[in-house]
Amino acid sequence: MLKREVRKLYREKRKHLSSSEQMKLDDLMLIQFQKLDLPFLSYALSFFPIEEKHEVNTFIFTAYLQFRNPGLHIAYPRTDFSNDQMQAILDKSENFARNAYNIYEPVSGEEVAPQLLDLVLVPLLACDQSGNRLGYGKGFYDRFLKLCRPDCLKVGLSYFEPIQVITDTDEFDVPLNYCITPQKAYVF
Ligand SMILES: Nc1nc2c(c(=O)[nH]1)N(C=O)[C@@H](CNc1ccc(C(=O)N[C@@H](CCC(=O)O)C(=O)O)cc1)CN2
Ligand SMILES: Nc1ncnc2c1ncn2[C@@H]1O[C@H](COP(=O)(O)OP(=O)(O)OP(=O)(O)O)[C@@H](O)[C@H]1O
Repeated sequence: MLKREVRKLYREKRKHLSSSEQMKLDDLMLIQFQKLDLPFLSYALSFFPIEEKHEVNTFIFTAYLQFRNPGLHIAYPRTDFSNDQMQAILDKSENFARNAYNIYEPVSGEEVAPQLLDLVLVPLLACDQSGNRLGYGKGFYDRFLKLCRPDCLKVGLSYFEPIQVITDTDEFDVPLNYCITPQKAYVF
């Protein structure tokens, strides 16, 4: 399928999830996430879920990661829509505000160099069976993940199972190492 078609379909699918369905799916995904055999982590990048877009509740995943990795530093993305670049900013809780796209982002704080990140929780609309992913189409994550170490673990979070194949991938697409769905922890 073409990215354009996948985006349309999965945006619709997500829109129709009720909040109680979402909570159930979040729990099932956490169970799958706990099956991953992850190394000790020092730095991880999460994201602040956009409620109206019915994104996955990342906080249950970061709570689990913090429990398993005492002292883990968690960062959140700060986007710059003038150049479609993104920075990882350490979570110091208070200084978050909604940006023009209604996403909670850190407004100030200490930047974490992308090379320090051991794991990135990647938002996505859908992924395919080879770990290719697709987001809102601005390439923020494609640009950012290129700056991370090759051994940085890229973990996609999706309420839906992978589609067979995204046909129009390009040289900028950075594939995932794992995708967590309510049914399975996919390893690519
Ligand atoms: N929670 C969360 N944070 C994230 C991302 C994400 O996918 N989820 N991003 C991942 O890249 C970055 C922000 N990326 C974005 C890229 C495009 C648009 C955008 O064009 N929004 C339009 C229409 C979106 C649509 O429904 O397709 C809008 O809100 O009007 C918004 C955010 C960084 N932070
Ligand atoms: N490093 C880069 N330099 C220039 N263009 C890039 C780069 N990375 C990605 N792009 C372009 O940005 C656009 C991203 O489209 P794509 O559909 O892959 O986004 P996406 O993966 O859905 O977005 P996101 O990464 O924000 O979730 C494409 O046109 C791609 O060619």
